[in-house]
Amino acid sequence: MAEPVLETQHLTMRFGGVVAVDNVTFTLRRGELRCLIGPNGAGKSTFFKCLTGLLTPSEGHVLMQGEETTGWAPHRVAALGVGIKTQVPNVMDGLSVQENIWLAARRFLPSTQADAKTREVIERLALGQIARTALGRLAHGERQQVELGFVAASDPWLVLLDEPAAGMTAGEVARMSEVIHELNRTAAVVIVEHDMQFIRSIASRVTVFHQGAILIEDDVETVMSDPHVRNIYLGKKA
Ligand SMILES: Nc1ncnc2c1ncn2[C@@H]1O[C@H](COP(=O)(O)OP(=O)(O)OP(=O)(O)O)[C@@H](O)[C@H]1O
Repeated sequence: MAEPVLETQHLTMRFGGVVAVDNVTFTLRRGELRCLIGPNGAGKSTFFKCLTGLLTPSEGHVLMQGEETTGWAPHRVAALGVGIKTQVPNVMDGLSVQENIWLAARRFLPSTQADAKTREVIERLALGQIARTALGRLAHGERQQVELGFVAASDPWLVLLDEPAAGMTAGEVARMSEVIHELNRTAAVVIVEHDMQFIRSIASRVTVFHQGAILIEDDVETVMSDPHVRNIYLGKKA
């Protein structure tokens, strides 16, 4: 079995009397692609924010490649080699996709290597057709793909994505799924997501949150057919 790249141990987050994340012990291994799902208020976003450093957990631990990162600020987590899509670096709507990806690469690399990295990211994520388009002129779905390009420019070994398919058309969702699979060739990936069509197209292992805890963790088809899961969550949406 591959080694863990991300772990939480007994992670708990309270807001006053509300226990948003309740004693969650979670493991993600090298090469994995994992979707976190669950009904509204299940604790997914709070759990995610404890991973990225936006929130400091009330109790418990976060470990990345075995190193304790509990309570680290987001920029420090990112500097470990973790790509977080919600953190978009100095995006400029008037500059092209290519120029913006170069700026993202330049944060980590000398300028000569940033040129090569930019070409590599455009090729990997198949962004060639929009490479010269100004970022501000892109459709919503294209822009989301480009934002994954910014993440890829830092060569992360772990990628954390919060609702990457939100507000997308069916075609955009399918394309986003391809882009994420490409990122997953070189990084373990965690995705918090609501869109069931997207989760099915990703076809990964799924962790279901319910009332702050992990209800079940299995492959997508097993999870979708679990009566308890259907009852609490999927009944209306699957
Ligand atoms: N900053 C906060 N202050 C107080 N309560 C909060 C805060 N953030 C989240 N909560 C509460 O914690 C619980 C978990 O919320 P969270 O947003 O993590 O759930 P979620 O699964 O991401 O839901 P959604 O799918 O609606 O985003 C909810 O009861 C929510 O009201």
